[in-house]
Amino acid sequence: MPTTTPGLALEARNLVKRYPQGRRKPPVTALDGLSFGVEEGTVFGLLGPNGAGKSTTVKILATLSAADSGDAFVAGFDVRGRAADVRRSIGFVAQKQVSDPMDTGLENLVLAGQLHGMGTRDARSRAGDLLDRFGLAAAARRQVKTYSGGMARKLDVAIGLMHHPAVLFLDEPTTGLDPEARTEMWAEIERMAADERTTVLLTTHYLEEADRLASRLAIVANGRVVTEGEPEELKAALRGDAIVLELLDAADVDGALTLIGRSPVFRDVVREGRTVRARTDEGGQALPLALAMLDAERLRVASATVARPSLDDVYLAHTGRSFSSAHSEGSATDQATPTIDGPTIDGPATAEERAA
Ligand SMILES: Nc1ncnc2c1ncn2[C@@H]1O[C@H](COP(=O)(O)OP(=O)(O)OP(=O)(O)O)[C@@H](O)[C@H]1O
Repeated sequence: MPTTTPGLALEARNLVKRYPQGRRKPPVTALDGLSFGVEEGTVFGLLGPNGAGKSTTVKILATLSAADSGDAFVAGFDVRGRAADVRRSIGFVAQKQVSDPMDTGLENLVLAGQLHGMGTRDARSRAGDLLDRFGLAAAARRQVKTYSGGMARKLDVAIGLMHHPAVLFLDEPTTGLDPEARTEMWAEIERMAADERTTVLLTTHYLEEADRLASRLAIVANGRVVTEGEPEELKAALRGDAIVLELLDAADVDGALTLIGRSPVFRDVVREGRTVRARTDEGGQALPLALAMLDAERLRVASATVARPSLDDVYLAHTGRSFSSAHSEGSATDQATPTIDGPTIDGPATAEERAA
């Protein structure tokens, strides 16, 4: 019998999952040997383009789906043989609101506790603690339909925590919230993870969120983990700086892309709308060179910046596309940027395409 690695609250080992697509089509490979481990009491971020396999991974870990092969453990339990124990050990905060809008916040929490087998007294006491913790005490006896988006989202997280789960799955906890509510939610999640020693698996469409909350993160592409580490470590592993050149005229962007891409000084050269991004060893020296090259071809620049590597650069280096372009609108496949000398991932952008 396989066993989990000591000290890990979540572990995925070589997970493979294929979805059948009917008789004439080959199956979609959603997970292609995906592995990662999450230490107890930490926040771990799972990032990746649409269709990379994040939801499939979370579903397998939460026992909502079974892998074709590989092993997965949650709170020390094998998801295959100990599904009931896994379910007792986890809280799951999905993107969709789970609270009943016609009930009060308190009623929602108490019901969630009772569903997990808590007695009414315990459930009320725990609900009171969580309402305090999430700044919802004053609204405890109001129907949830009167809550703001941020308040309703906090209540959802509190519902997921009612039964003191060892592991909390947070699927895009701040999507749809305004910046203020988002910042507030981040503070609550940080505090919650520290106070309760809850292990959190966070999937998010906001790099800033992963950067702020996750002590480690994994970037998933084509059903595999393509890189994993602490955000700062991942950034430091990228040599050099990023330069970003915004062209005055959209018609000049292709020319600039070719010019910069041809120079050995620059690498990972990509187009993003009206801008060209590239990596280079010494940004301060390379930027004047890039400007001189563009000027010689009469390609006019509206703005030019040098920046230390960001998490977006890490994402770009490992997936061949920038996070913002992959997540701004529609699917990542639609948003893929042409890359010169850049991508580290071979083949099509999604498992779906690969199987096609
Ligand atoms: N039930 C299903 N039947 C067929 N294919 C599926 C099913 N669920 C997922 N897939 C496919 O498996 C691949 C991985 O999907 P998954 O939802 O895990 O990705 P994701 O990283 O969570 O994407 P997103 O960010 O869009 O939620 C995709 O190609 C997807 O189309």
